[in-house]
Amino acid sequence: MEPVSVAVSAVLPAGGSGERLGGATPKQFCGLQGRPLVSYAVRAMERVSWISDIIVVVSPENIETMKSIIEKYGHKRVTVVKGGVTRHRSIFNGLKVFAENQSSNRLLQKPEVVIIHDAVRPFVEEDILLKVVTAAKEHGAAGAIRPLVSTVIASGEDGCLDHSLERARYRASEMPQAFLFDIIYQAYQQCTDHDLDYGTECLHLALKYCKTNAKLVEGTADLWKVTYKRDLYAAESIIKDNLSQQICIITDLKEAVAQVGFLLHESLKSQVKVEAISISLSKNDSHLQNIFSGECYNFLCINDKEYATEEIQQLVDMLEKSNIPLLYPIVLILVHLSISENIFFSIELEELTKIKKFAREVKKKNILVYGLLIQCKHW
Ligand SMILES: Nc1ccn([C@@H]2O[C@H](COP(=O)(O)OP(=O)(O)OP(=O)(O)O)[C@@H](O)[C@H]2O)c(=O)n1
Ligand SMILES: O=C(CO)[C@H](O)[C@H](O)COP(=O)(O)O
Repeated sequence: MEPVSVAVSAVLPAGGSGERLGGATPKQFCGLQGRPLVSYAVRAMERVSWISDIIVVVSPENIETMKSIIEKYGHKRVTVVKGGVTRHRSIFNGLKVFAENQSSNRLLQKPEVVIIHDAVRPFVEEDILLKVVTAAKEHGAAGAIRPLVSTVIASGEDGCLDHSLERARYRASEMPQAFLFDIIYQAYQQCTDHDLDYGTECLHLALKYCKTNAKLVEGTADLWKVTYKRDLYAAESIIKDNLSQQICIITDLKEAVAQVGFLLHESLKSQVKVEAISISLSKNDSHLQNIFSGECYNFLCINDKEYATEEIQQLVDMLEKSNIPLLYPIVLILVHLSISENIFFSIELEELTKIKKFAREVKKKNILVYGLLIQCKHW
């Protein structure tokens, strides 16, 4: 992906009460696979290296909750800001922190481009963020759109149809949106109370107060906003589906083993998201920690060592120490390569019995261990 040449930061409004979803917990703090919804959106932003600061705006009573989420999930580059009574007021509070540099704990630079993204839209990818940022740099404002699924109609005072819009000409405005910071900030400064209390569209503010016609960028279907209870179930299904679509291949530093890892990576990458790493498990590897916190649940661990149980035990220990919620089964496939001219496997029968016993034990923790022995006679 092309590097971004401007300073970019993001504001995530997360200060709502989730009335339409119902329940005591505002939707952004509802757990999906054990992790709060807001944490998915923060993580999506955090994974993008060219986003400098992430402002999460929450209601005053949820500031401590948000801070503990940041701590628990190890979020970086995040500042928590007090929200307002409406979404626009919350976003304005988030922007003010950059403009007035009023954050008490960190020095925040005013970005050239600011992304605004609802904290309840967890599936935002780098690709669409890059598109809206690039378009905002050129046009002053940009936002993701989707085709309408229903026709928009207006009712008259008598409750009967007044008129109907031609669906093909209209789009649903989604998020993310991006703006030249000065444009959106000036727009918010000029807003009336009516705008701040009843408005629902940031792009409209840029048009109304700064005469900026936003560029509209076609977004993907999973940018939708979690609004009703059914959306939580849909989001959870997507998360589960994504989890089953990624695998991490771990090899040690030995060339022959790393080579097998590389070949596997090449053959699997068209079907699933594969991360292949070559490390020494005895060291506390930060790359592996990052993969754990990215919530990868499938691991293929290749080695040619005689004592494979130690290796797998180290991996399980590291997994347990990480914050990955073990609500979803972790699959660990241990591939033992026997690279010798000898027809016998280098792994001993006793070691295999140990692995089986170990697999039975960790199954209780929702970690499924499988073993595969491969004899490579003519390496
Ligand atoms: N005072 C508010 C209201 C909303 N939001 C945020 O704006 C985003 C989109 O708003 P919406 O889906 O309307 O959230 P809620 O206001 O919480 O939902 P509802 O309208 O059903 O109460 C959410 O991330 C929400 O937390 C905010 O930061 N501050
Ligand atoms: O789609 C959007 C921007 O265009 C916003 O997410 C939407 O307007 C939020 O509005 P509401 O708080 O009324 O759900």
